[in-house]
Amino acid sequence: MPFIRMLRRVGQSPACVCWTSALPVRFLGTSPRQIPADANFHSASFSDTDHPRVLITGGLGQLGVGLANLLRKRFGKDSVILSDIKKPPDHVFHSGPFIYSDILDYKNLREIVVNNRITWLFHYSALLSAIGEANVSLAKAVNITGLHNILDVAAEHNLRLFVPSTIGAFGPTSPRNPTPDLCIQRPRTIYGVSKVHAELMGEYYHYRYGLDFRCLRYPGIISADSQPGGGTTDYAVQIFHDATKHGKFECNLEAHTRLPMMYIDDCLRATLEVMEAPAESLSMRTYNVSAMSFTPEELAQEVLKHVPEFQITYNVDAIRQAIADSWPMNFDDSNARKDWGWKHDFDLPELVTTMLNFHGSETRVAQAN
Ligand SMILES: NC(=O)C1=CN([C@@H]2O[C@H](COP(=O)(O)OP(=O)(O)OC[C@H]3O[C@@H](n4cnc5c(N)ncnc54)[C@H](O)[C@@H]3O)[C@@H](O)[C@H]2O)C=CC1
Ligand SMILES: CC(=O)[C@H](N)C(=O)O
Repeated sequence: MPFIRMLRRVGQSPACVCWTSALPVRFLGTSPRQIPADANFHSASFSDTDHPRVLITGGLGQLGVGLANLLRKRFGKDSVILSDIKKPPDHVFHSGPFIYSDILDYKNLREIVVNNRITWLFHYSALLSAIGEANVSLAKAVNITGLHNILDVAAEHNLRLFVPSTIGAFGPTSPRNPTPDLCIQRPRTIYGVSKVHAELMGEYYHYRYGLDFRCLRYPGIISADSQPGGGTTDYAVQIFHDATKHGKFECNLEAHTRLPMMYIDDCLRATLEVMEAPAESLSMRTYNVSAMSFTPEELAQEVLKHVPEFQITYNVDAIRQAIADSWPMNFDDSNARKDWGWKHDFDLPELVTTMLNFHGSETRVAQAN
């Protein structure tokens, strides 16, 4: 009986049992795209947690390749498929399975999930804050329509779904110092609006269809070997390239703009940890995660300790500055720490040492060749 299975799945988490089991049965007989719940046979007999088969969308951006590397170490190279609409560089193509996937093409998504018996989906495709403001209609398509496709395919095939949200899901009327998990969210970018939508839709699908939706609100993520994709926090990545190559950096945010930030290793570990957390430990489905918080001036001071000739100048981008001024200054992630044991490893000094070591050794290699 399809709806009996649906009720059982819906009952996975204590938080959603009461609400959904009170629904009339006719609401529970079909999944979001009118596929009978029996269609979930693709993944029903496999152990999702012990040995997931993973798909990462938007995997060629700043974060996806690092996530694939981490997950491949844990679950095996062939268990993790990276996908994007861009052509992968050689080293990525040869490091494990890669597939073309446009999240706006629902049939293509479904085919990939079915043919590869995917059980976990990490949905990284998005247009970030600054680039989203420059192209609102594409941001609406990718971040909102694309998300709808992802939610439907995940619900139909009983996937565990991770969707990242962001500090950008808050706005000028949110408390900014600190910003708790639950507070006013009225962002003023299409990026932020689409991420609040993703949080709410994911939680709705969790309560309505039993979707195992998990979401972290990331701070600005800082990585050494991948480029940021057009965000407001990009300066905190670029500064390390410029400090090691040129000894100077022109910053597009004001000196005193404080934003929450995180080193990529912490971000990816948090992502894996929340995906592996037992469902009963999750009192919420969307968590803030945090590590450090700094201003461009404070970051420059830390860089100066290692690169004594380093100089920072400011040429403020009005759009990015307005966005940054509406975002959290400090993120309260106490619920993540309490519920599933989140703990960051990198504070500002470790971040700066790690980034400069990486770029310094790259520059030395380039000079030697
Ligand atoms: N990097 C950061 O500081 C933060 C990132 N996040 C979130 O993490 C996720 C990953 O972020 P990044 O890797 O930095 O993003 P990114 O902008 O570097 O990469 C996004 C990827 O999505 C792909 N994409 C665009 N349209 C697509 C489509 N139609 N179908 C499939 N793929 C498509 C792009 O080709 C690109 O490779 C995003 O959802 C982002 O919102 C959240 C907070 C901070
Ligand atoms: C914090 C983010 O979501 C991203 N890095 C951006 O600046 O848009």
